[in-house]
Amino acid sequence: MIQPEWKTAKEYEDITYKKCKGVARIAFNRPNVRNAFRPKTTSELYDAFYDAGEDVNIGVVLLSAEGPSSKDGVYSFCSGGDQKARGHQGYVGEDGYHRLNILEVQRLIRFMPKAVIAVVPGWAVGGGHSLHVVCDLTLASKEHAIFKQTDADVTSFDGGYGSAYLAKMVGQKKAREIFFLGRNYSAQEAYEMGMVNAVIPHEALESTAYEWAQEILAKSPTSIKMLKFAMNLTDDGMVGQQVFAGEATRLAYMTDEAKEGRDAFLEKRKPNFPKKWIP
Ligand SMILES: CC(C)(COP(=O)(O)OP(=O)(O)OC[C@H]1O[C@@H](n2cnc3c(N)ncnc32)[C@H](O)[C@@H]1OP(=O)(O)O)[C@@H](O)C(=O)NCCC(=O)NCCSC(=O)c1cc(O)c2ccccc2c1O
Repeated sequence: MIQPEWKTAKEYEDITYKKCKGVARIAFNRPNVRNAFRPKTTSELYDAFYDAGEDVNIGVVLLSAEGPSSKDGVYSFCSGGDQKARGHQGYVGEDGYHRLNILEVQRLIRFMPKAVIAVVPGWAVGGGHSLHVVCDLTLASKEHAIFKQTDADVTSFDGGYGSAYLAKMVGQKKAREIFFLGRNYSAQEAYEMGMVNAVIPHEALESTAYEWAQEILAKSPTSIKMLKFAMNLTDDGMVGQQVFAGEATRLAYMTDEAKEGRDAFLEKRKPNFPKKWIP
């Protein structure tokens, strides 16, 4: 088992953020409330994910959780929005404004040009469940992971990736069962449904996630990025096309043809493109 030498990248209150050899680890750190997120948590997540996305030395991000709870020893990934921070229009931040900004975090995960792995050591519930769904891969603790959707218990509904994309993953009937009944599912059941990549003995969960990350890091960064965006494309409509096409434009910029187009403009002359219409 590899034991990565994590180095703290930035100190936060509600999350931890570490890096080691091309891997970033962002972890919920409110284990006594099952890692529920409040607006401060989502702002911190956004900040850390943005940093990991911008850091050219980072190729894979692990979204994990600290724990267990010091109150009862229970492990959790995330239990969704902190119901104590919930006002009439959303979750109330320190500035008094109501927010639903976990969706911005979801979009960062979805559109970042790097693989994001959900590392689920315990409860993945409500908005926490949706977060694992939006990650590229999910690894779950054999002994402690429990998947559950409570949105319909608390008058909430993640109508985007949390539900509609989940349905693409596990099938329409199963997704409706998950949301309409709100039952508990073990890591093995989640694996059999197709929403978990591997069920890992709890003790080896973090090191396995790091090993998976290292395997991905050995691949071509351009391939990983383009494959992620290609697989996103059909579900993300025009935004998916925009993200994929943006990267295609970047590749086009790297050609001699593009250099000639730019130089001709700057030199105020007609471009002399290499006349090769490669089939
Ligand atoms: C997660 C549980 C199933 C665990 O049950 P268990 O019996 O093990 O633990 P307890 O219930 O005793 O909890 C221990 C302790 O933690 C506190 N806690 C747990 N979850 C939360 C929470 N989400 N918010 C606040 N506090 C929480 C609990 O009160 C206990 O505290 P003590 O002081 O008593 O020790 C179970 O805890 C559970 O069902 N939790 C609630 C799950 C839930 O309903 N989450 C919200 C779903 S909605 C959501 O997440 C959401 C957020 C968004 O921002 C959205 C935005 C846009 C669209 C959709 C969104 C969305 O769906």
